[in-house]
Amino acid sequence: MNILKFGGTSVGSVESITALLNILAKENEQQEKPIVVLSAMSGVTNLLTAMADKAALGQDYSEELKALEQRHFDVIRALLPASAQNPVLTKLKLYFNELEELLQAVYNLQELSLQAKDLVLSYGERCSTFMVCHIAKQKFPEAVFADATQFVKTDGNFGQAKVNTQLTDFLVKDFYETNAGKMLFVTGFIASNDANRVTTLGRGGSDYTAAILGSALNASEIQIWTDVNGMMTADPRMVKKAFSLPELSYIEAMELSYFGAKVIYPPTMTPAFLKQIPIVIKNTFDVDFEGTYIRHGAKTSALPIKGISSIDEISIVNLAGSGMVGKAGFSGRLFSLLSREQINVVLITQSSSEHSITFAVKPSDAVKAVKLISKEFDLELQAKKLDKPEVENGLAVLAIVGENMKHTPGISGKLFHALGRNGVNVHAIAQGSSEYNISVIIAKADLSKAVNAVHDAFYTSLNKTLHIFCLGTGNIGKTLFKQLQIQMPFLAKNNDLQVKVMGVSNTRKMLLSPNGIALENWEDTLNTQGETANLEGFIAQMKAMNLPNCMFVDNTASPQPVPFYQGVFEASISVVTCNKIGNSASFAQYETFKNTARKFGVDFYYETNVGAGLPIIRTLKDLMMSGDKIARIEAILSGTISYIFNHFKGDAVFHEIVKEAQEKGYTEPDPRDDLNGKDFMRKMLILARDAGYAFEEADVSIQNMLPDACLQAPTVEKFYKQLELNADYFTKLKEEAEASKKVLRYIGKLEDGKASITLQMVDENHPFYMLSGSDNIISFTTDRYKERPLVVKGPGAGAEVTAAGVFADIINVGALNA
Ligand SMILES: NC(=O)C1=CN([C@@H]2O[C@H](COP(=O)(O)OP(=O)(O)OC[C@H]3O[C@@H](n4cnc5c(N)ncnc54)[C@H](O)[C@@H]3O)[C@@H](O)[C@H]2O)C=CC1
Ligand SMILES: N[C@@H](CC=O)C(=O)O
Ligand code: NA
Repeated sequence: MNILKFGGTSVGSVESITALLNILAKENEQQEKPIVVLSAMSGVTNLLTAMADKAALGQDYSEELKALEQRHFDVIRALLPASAQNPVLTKLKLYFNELEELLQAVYNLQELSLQAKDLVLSYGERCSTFMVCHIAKQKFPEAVFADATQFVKTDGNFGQAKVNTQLTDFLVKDFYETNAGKMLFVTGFIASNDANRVTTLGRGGSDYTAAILGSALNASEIQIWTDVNGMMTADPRMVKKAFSLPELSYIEAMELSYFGAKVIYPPTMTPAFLKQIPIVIKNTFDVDFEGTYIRHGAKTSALPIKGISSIDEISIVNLAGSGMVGKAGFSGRLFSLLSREQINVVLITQSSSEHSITFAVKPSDAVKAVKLISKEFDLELQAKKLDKPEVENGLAVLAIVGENMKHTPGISGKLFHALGRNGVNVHAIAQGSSEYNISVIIAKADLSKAVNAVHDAFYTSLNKTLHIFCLGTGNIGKTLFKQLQIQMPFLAKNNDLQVKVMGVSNTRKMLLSPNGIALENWEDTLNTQGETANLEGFIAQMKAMNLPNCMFVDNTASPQPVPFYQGVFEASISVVTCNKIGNSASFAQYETFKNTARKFGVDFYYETNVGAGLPIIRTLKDLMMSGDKIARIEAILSGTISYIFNHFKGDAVFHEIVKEAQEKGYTEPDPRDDLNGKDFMRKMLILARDAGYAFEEADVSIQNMLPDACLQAPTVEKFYKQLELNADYFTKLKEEAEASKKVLRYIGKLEDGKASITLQMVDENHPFYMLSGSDNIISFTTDRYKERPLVVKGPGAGAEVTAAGVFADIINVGALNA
């Protein structure tokens, strides 16, 4: 025989009751009739509580009472033929009259005892169960209404009564046998004490009723019908990627539901566990969902954790002082005090020195706990053996749960890595001695980010999401979006990775979207839905979204974003940039960026600052980290100038080739920055700094290759004009080189603590002779690469290769987040 328990939403409306009847029709095909346990209609228990509170305060509650009655009557009229309505309406009317008298008594006394409250609440289950039972009778004539106060017996702890299992088992069996062959509709949640006063089993107690009956009658299965797809890996309102768990052990289900997953009431597990009766959580509104099974011998999946649960409102109380050291009875006294006063302690941590104890409670209990402690430990406080208890508010608990954790090393490492990378500060940690659960206390504001980050870290078979906020939609920014769009399906399939653009801005417009911006039509969306660009606002909104695996991508050529980097790092957001201005301003700033990123556990990636997508920064970093010593760096690092010299041959005209380089996307937005050596200087400066030199701009000497008039051109247009006017100067340079069978090369060098950029003519024996297109080349001569240097060569400018370099940086930051 199966027990089927339906929650409030399943009896909350005409539609849901119709769905319930269909489920019962199917169940009725089984050999034995099921037992049906029902909750009050959704929202009714809260409403009854509110009415009772109002009555106790001498306030009017009659409107609510009328509405409540009406809600039940409407259902009866909708689901029963007129001829069958009367007896049901009459019985419910009696219930409502009793309830009204009771509330009137509370009103008169202006006092609401726990006992009276339990009685008030009992009408929720009584009304719903009686009503549904009689509606069901139309289809199942053997339906019988059963008030659980007849056979579920408890102590007199009103509000949260404890079940007398032996007596209850006996009475339940007796009732069941007396009603053999019937389909019983039992009120959930309510019971009675020895004196036959109505008690309740605590919020969510209908689940418990189902388990008590299941255990007494050795049911084959306890089905909990609710409005969600079973237990999930995390709260689906918080984690979009959360998915339903097919199977759990009782302990896992207990741990998960204890911390937040409100799908099942935790005490339900005990009777089922003791009798090894499977519990299955099903969805009334999605009957095709197979359900989450909670049972013995549940398969431990390959995943090390089953789920992540959380409580979003918690306070912690810190107790410290020498009075605790070695005092065996201290924590006993403390926690029995709290339990006596019905303060539910969610989690406890104690330092190994026994010098401090931290425990977590509901915020409303924190002040009460401090008062109680101050009273109980008055002597210790006066003698300064105990410090004044401290309360921290605005906190949340995140817990990872799974039986498999015990056998898998590195679980807590993974948890703390995910939290640390995302700038989530941990206030307290507790690991259940069972190792089924690791709980951390964090700021409430970080909870959603933390749960998502941890979910991404553990469920690696799901696509991990990188959230990016991009500045700049020019040459590079645009190309990056195109590449991302094309590559996305591949990344999802082969790398379990999803890159979501959450925000984008150029100088005109900005747009941030909590759902991400679709890349197929980002430009239209930005133009039509974007607001006026405002860098400060963009950054503030990005921080406020507080997303996991978050990156700020600066694809501008502007100094404006740079002062914001610091605050971005401090918000634990990594920075990826092709903009060289940040790293080539003052050394102090460069150093601060590096230190801040390190301090906040995030990355600062700028591979494209030197040689576009070519692996130059990375190579230098690898050499340095592995202890190699850089003796000399020689390099051609201006793609633009390289292109010009590679094409300035024969009859070619200098300024036309410069134009070509600009059109091909090799130049800086302002091509004067390339030709006057500034862009190259920035690259040399960044390389020198990464190689360990505290260089400033003036430490890189530049041999200028332009006539003064070109250098001083006030606009780009006038610059081109000057290049044209100085055609002879460039032609002469070219002819001189050609006459000696040489080529022109603009070469940077870093050696003996000196950096320079010079215009040279090199012959065919020079390693930099053979170049084409926008090629960059760099040779590192080091302790280990002494005889023959390590050389990196290839296209060093252009939108495709640069955007690809930015893309790779994004992926690399993401990989470290794993
Ligand atoms: N072209 C190349 O081969 C390489 C370029 N780079 C770097 O890439 C960066 C971008 O270059 P391009 O895309 O060619 O420039 P671009 O001029 O085509 O685009 C710059 C974009 O930045 C936006 N922008 C500027 N200031 C802004 C602000 N304060 N807030 C928001 N948006 C702002 C502009 O609206 C524009 O969308 C430059 O820093 C350049 O040095 C790096 C390596 C190679
Ligand atoms: N304008 C630059 C592009 C790369 O940084 C160049 O020409 O090298
Ligand atoms: Na590079």
